[in-house]
Amino acid sequence: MMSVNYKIGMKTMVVQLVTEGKELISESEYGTVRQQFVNDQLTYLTISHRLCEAKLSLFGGQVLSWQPNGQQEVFWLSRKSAFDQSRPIRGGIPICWPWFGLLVNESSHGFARNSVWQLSDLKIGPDAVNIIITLDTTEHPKWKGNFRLTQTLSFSDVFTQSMMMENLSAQPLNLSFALHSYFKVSHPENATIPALVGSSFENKIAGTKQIKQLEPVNGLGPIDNIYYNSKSATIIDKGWDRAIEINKSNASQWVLWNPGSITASSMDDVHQHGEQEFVCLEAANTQWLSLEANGALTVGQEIKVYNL
Ligand SMILES: O=P(O)(O)OC[C@H]1O[C@H](O)[C@H](O)[C@@H](O)[C@@H]1O
Repeated sequence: MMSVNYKIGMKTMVVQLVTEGKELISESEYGTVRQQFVNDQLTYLTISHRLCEAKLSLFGGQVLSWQPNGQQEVFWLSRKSAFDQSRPIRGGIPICWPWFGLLVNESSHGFARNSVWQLSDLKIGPDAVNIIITLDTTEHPKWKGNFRLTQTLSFSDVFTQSMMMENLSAQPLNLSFALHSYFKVSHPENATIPALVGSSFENKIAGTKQIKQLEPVNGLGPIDNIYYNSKSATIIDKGWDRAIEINKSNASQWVLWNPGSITASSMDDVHQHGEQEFVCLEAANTQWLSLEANGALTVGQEIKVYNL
């Protein structure tokens, strides 16, 4: 039987990797965190708390699910996603870091979503399950300089995610990023985002820049827009009479993406008609930033859902 070491605070826990079922990692009177075996390449943490249920994959450092009590699931996850570490998981909140989009000869959206993160801290309290996971980079062949990402997650009736990047090198580091959230909706056409009206944006599909969003906008694909807007946004889902409010910090853009049915049918990790079930609204900074030597930067988002 294989085992993995989980470093939780000062303690290192040895957890047996089981070939089926779930292994208990931590429990309190308020909830449990278990390691769930998906296959021999992937396990994830399942969180069960008096206020919510959630799932977190250490591969990608990726939240896959969060369902506050009394609500439907908040994040979409593709049933055809590769769950074998060969490629990023399609759904939840992929971490696009340390770059957003395509770099010549490099994979799309950086390497954080393809990397295995370490569990650094886990607490089950009366109000939330709080988890810290980290990713320390070694010299990447095409990336200058080391950095550490510390992702602090709080699962409760509200979800919060904070990402701190520390530049561990003696030179400035460039970065761009997105918290690429796939929000589950009744249908992308029903999901409007009033906060984007009035913003200027770039349409990546048409290749046009500096357009002003004058009309109400929804998530119906194909759509791939970068909005220059640093404020909070709410997805109003008229089909489910539900609002998803996202309060972001230190992210100067929103990326709104849905592939639409033609592109989605050519994507082998999107289940049939899956694109009709989500809207990606990404707290992002798609332009290069420079992080000074030994400097740190923190970005984040807080997500609440409520009935309309
Ligand atoms: O297929 P992926 O690499 O996960 O990228 C999915 C999408 O992510 C973002 O939203 C980009 O703006 C899109 O251009 C891209 O197609």
